[in-house]
Amino acid sequence: MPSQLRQLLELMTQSVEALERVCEQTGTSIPDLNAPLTPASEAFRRGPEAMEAVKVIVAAAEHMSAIVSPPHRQLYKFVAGPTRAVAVRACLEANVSEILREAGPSGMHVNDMANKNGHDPEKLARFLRFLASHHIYREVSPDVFAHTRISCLLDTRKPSAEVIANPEQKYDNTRGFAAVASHHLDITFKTASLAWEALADPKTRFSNEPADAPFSRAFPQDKTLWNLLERDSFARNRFDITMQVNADSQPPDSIFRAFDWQRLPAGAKVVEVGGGMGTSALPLAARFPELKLVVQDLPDVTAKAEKLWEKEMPEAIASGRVVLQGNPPLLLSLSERHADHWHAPGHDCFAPQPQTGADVFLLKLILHDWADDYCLKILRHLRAAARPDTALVVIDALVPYACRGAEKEVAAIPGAEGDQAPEPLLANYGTANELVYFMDVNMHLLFNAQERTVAQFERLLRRAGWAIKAVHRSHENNGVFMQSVEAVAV
Ligand SMILES: C[S@@+](CC[C@H](N)C(=O)[O-])C[C@H]1O[C@@H](n2cnc3c(N)ncnc32)[C@H](O)[C@@H]1O
Repeated sequence: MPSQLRQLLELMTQSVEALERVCEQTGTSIPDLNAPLTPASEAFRRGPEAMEAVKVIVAAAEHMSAIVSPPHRQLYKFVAGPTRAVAVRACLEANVSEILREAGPSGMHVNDMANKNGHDPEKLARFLRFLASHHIYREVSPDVFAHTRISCLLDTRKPSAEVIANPEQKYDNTRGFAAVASHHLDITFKTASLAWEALADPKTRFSNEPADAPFSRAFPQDKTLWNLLERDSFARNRFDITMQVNADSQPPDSIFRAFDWQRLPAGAKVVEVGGGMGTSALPLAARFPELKLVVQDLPDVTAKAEKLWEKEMPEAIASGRVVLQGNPPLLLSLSERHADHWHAPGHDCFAPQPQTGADVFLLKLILHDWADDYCLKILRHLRAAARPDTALVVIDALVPYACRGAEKEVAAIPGAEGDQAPEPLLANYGTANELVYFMDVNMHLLFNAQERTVAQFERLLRRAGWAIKAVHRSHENNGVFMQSVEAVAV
């Protein structure tokens, strides 16, 4: 029997060969790390065979590294997490990426960068060298740095002079990863520093209240992220871009595969709860003009969404086939939500759902924002407003277990079992699926909430009078992130 290391190497070899085969068939090529990031540079990964090969290569490489590395080095990847974040944040917010884009492939000396952005060149060099060791930027010659395909993601694509002069507007009208990185490196990072204090404190240890989440220790004046976003337009804008980038990370037609929309009769009503700017509703309204869409969210979001819809699809709002419904201000605890004054007419997802007779209720990236008790409230309101044939579509991450055979509990549900990696890889493809665990911890930090396994969704939905009919997995996002769970009333 070959060693595990050899088995992993064999998997890797097979996957590299598969990838090269796909490239040959599709006329794509595996790009140079130092080449510019373009849609064409990433085209080689398209299609299920290439995606599978990439997952195996990533999982096998990390697995081999874990086997042969000194254990303390492996652990340091986690222990030193904050230092990595500091280095990325410093380069991101000091506008290094905009400056380096303008410098071109030969790069720029840190002294010249410092002349532009006013930062300490020696500190910049140390951060850049750390990141260059992870292929985020590269050191062309001593203290001269240039972009890689990875660091290009930190570039807003705006002129460097503009972002240096107007830091508050840096992310306005951008639609890329720079805003996402800024959101996490600011809000999530500060919150993470106090997570253990919330876990250790007997008062908050077992609490699932959003106001007891680590977030509220880092931002005591706000208590929840939603409150912060209401008062801070810079953070709100950056958060909205983060949602848009999430949506963009899926092909534009992915919402069409989340449910069989074609089967709905003309005039059918789709109600999206917490629909945000309309990342799903906009493509649905464009593809299915016969549908009536109601998009509910908080008032400040709805106000922003109105502007977007007026620009993108004015006819839909004017004709009334798309309705944007704002909510009363957000309260904090379940007890407050139970208070009499809360049941004023409104469209908050914790108030009774006014839209009865919907054909579909859509909840995209909503349940992961809330602990079970809160989700039950949302789901029970939808159940109370549902017709017997109303479908509930939940789009969220589906957390895979790290061991094999764990989804037996839900094996009877079509699509419930996700792909498992070949042995001896971890069943969940290890770090190739890391994003879903990052999101899960992120939800804990910000909201005392969580991502869920299919079995957890099934138990939660059953308690609220729903049952999963099918899971519609797509290969995009590795079949785990932003997947669709279709439920029916029981
Ligand atoms: C993670 S975002 C998802 C937005 C959208 N579904 C998407 O996929 O782009 C969560 C949304 O829930 C909204 N939200 C938060 N609390 C809410 C409440 N009590 N009632 C309705 N919407 C709420 C937020 O404003 C935000 O737009």
